[in-house]
Amino acid sequence: MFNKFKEKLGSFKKAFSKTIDEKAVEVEPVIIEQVPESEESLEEEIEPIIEEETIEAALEEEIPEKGAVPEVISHVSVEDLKKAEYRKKVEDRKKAAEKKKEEKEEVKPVEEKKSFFKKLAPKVGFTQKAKALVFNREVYLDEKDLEEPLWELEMGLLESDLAVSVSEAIVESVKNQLTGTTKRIGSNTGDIVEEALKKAILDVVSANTFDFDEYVKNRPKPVHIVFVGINGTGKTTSISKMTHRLLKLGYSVVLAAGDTFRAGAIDQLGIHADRLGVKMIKHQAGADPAAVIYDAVQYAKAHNIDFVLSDTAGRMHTNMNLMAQMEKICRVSSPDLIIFVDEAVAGNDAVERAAQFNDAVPIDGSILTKIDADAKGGAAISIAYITGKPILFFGVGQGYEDLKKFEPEWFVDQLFGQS
Ligand SMILES: Nc1nc2c(ncn2[C@@H]2O[C@H](COP(=O)(O)OP(=O)(O)OP(=O)(O)O)[C@@H](O)[C@H]2O)c(=O)[nH]1
Repeated sequence: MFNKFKEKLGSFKKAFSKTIDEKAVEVEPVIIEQVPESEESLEEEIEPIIEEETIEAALEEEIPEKGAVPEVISHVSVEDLKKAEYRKKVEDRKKAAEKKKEEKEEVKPVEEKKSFFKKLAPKVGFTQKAKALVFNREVYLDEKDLEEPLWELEMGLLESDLAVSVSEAIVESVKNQLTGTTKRIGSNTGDIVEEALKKAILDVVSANTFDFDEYVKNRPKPVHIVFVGINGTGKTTSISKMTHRLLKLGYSVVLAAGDTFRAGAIDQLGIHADRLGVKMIKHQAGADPAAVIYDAVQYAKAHNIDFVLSDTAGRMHTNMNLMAQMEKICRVSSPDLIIFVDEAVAGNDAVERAAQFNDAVPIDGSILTKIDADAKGGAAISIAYITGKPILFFGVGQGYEDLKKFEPEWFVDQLFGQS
């Protein structure tokens, strides 16, 4: 999910890591807490913890001259380690390793370094050395240091379909988080930037969120929800998914076939109503949608139905007549919620449309569909920010179950996660 977003942010992370590596200074060496008492325990303690990554880090360093004591020794606490004994073991093992290496046939330079460290490093306390190398660095960044990486970030965000104002807000937040304070660097310099970016995005998408379930639970029944948006974005499908969800929660639902404009729209909703076992109120094709919706609300009131979900015709936000009609539908039926539905893959277009629909009615929140079609993520971040109204649900497929309640933390995890 959101693979393009992850891809776009790669160059920012790279630029940022480079800046950190250039500016970071080493601070006090690590204090080693646990030292193996015997040769056997030394083996046990250290051997299993060699990781490719730490070996790569060590490869940046020169292989010590033959006979020289590896630099790590200078970081090791003498008192705790019984240094003399330890150093001797190190020397012996190093000699043995070098002897073995000489006996081997010719190997490529990198392989040679790797095998050297694989054999030697563990025996000189490689894990401790890695800690001294990576955990004991600090960096202080000022605005100038971040100019280039932040430029990369802004480009990455814009290419991920974030609206300009949202990208700027996120860049500003990342800048404020990273400049002017001394940061300790962990094993991965990219972590610092990822944390800052996650927080910036989380702040944006968490603004104005509200709990849909809590909200509808506490509303007088019937709760009336109207779905609006342009053609083909997934309104009808989202209504059927929402119906399924509400039925599962124990509510009763009636549908209003308010899309009297598109041929086949009434039948399409009718099929879902039959499958889900709910009543659908309909008029003839071409009838006044406000009248259909009015009837559905009356039906719900008369039959103690908990929810009325009203479909409406898809309309372009640029079509003034249809937008005026939608405004009338919403005014006459005074719904509890007006939900804007658009597809996440539409990127900036979806953001623009959300803003226009919000101006016209206004909307109470959005459902973003087709998240499963590898959306870039920008629309989801931008729509909430631009409209000031929350994302309520994601459509993540075509089945009834494929409606995911929007949770900011879950969303940010998806943006940065492995999936
Ligand atoms: N992959 C995927 N497809 C979806 C999702 N939501 C809807 N669709 C598909 O998008 C297409 C259009 O969905 P509809 O529900 O008919 O869209 P609509 O907004 O009601 O369309 P109009 O009635 O023309 O306004 C259908 O093929 C749906 O199956 C989703 O979350 N993921």
